[in-house]
Amino acid sequence: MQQYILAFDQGTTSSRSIVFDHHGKIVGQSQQEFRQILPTPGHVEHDPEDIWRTQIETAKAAIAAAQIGIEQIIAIGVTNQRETTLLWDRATGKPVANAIVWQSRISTPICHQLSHDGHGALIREKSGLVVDPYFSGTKIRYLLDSDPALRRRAEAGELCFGTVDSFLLWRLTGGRLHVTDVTNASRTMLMNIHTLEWDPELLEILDVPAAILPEIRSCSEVYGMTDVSILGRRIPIAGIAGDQQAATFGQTCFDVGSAKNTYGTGAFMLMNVGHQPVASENNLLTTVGWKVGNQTTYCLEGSVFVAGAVVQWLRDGLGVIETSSDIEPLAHSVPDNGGVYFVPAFVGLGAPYWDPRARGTILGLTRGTTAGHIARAAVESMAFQTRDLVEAMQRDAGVKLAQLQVDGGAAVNDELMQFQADLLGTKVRRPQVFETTALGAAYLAGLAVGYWDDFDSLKRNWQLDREFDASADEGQIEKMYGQWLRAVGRSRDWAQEE
Ligand SMILES: Nc1ncnc2c1ncn2[C@@H]1O[C@H](COP(=O)(O)OP(=O)(O)O)[C@@H](O)[C@H]1O
Ligand SMILES: O=P(O)(O)OC[C@H](O)CO
Repeated sequence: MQQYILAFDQGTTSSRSIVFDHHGKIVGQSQQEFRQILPTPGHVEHDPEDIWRTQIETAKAAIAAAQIGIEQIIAIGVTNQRETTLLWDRATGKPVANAIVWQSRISTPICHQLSHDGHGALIREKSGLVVDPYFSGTKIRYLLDSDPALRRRAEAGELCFGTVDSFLLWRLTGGRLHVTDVTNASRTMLMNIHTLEWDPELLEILDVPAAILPEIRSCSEVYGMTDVSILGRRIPIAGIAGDQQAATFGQTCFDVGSAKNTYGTGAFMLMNVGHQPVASENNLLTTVGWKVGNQTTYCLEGSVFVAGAVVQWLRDGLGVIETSSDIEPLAHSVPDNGGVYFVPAFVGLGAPYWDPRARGTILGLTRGTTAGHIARAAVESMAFQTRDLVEAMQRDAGVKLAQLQVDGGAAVNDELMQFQADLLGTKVRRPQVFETTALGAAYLAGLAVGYWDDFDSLKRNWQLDREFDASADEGQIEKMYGQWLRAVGRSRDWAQEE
């Protein structure tokens, strides 16, 4: 009987499930978009029941698409949008609020207070993160501060906090497991990245009761079995990682200095820095890459909040395109950006600027500007933001990046990939399977149950789809990058606090 691994990839805009074979090839998959709840500008929520329903429906559909029996799935790996914060009732498993999504700026005032009180340096040293509403800690604090009854219940141990992985594991095991993994925990601002444990001092600064926290585990071990009611059979859940770490693992960035960039809703570049945390001097994050067995690998990360989401905005907000892929002919309808620069700081700017008050800005409009120029500027913004990250990462690492491995929904766009190579002066390499997030979760689960033996066998699965080489005029490219930096300057410090 052929055996397979099932990966759950619970992303920001959609839930996916993918069945992988031993070569890391996709044999069945399913995806469902779900509702984005936007109560006020800069605030983004998800209904946890939407997350759960779409994940389970896609799991069943992926198994059906693979035309296999459930008994052929030997393990499940889970990967997820990170930082998104859920609170649920320990007795009933019912969420007590909507999930606060990583993009939400709702806890900006709490962050200002933390910085004002001088906690920034300690938070950076212990958690590897900068003070920004992006991370879970201030989102939990926001929820508990907004309702005294919730805080009382949290302190009494009646509530569970979790990132999406914890919530899925809780539900998958019928409420028997309250766990997370080191990568997701490293994005909460509550875990000490040196000890890999919840840090009492960080909990105190953020006023988060320890009673709500899950147990922190490695990324590759059998955590427990799915309840038989979920998929009709008990299946070991054997891998967990936040989606960007999972993609780094799926890209087999196992060597120090290797890096990947994922172009999804946001863009996230991670570089393997080895088995000790490296502090960034250029406004990047230090994060846990993965822990397999007793060995922990760390990464430097640059997080961009809006990448592919700028295309979604052109589709759903402006209505100038019907489907995401329509951006390609529209951007191609003009020979260049016509002097238009688009900084998609819809929810502020992440790395390396960390400016929650920045807002989306389109500059350089003239009477000759067309929708094509704006579309082109939108596509280019993904590459410019990535260059900002690469500049910071190269300064931190002290070496030029040899190549960049890419993946994520927007990496299908060949013109974007070519422009990226031109802008970096570095080879951009796209693998055949660029569902690397799900693949990474499958690898972590498969390693735990002996489906794959070691990292080398995973490396052999990586196959090139296409390589993009820099070919544009360097002087022209540098001029454009200079304009981009000026445009970023104009977008900053715009939003006024309510
Ligand atoms: N041809 C394309 N060119 C540019 N962006 C695209 C294209 N097709 C899809 N996208 C963008 O890719 C993103 C989806 O990527 P995906 O990796 O599925 O995201 P996530 O996991 O964050 O939900 C969307 O934001 C979409 O707008
Ligand atoms: O859902 P994605 O792929 O946009 O990833 C979201 C990140 O994990 C946020 O940190």
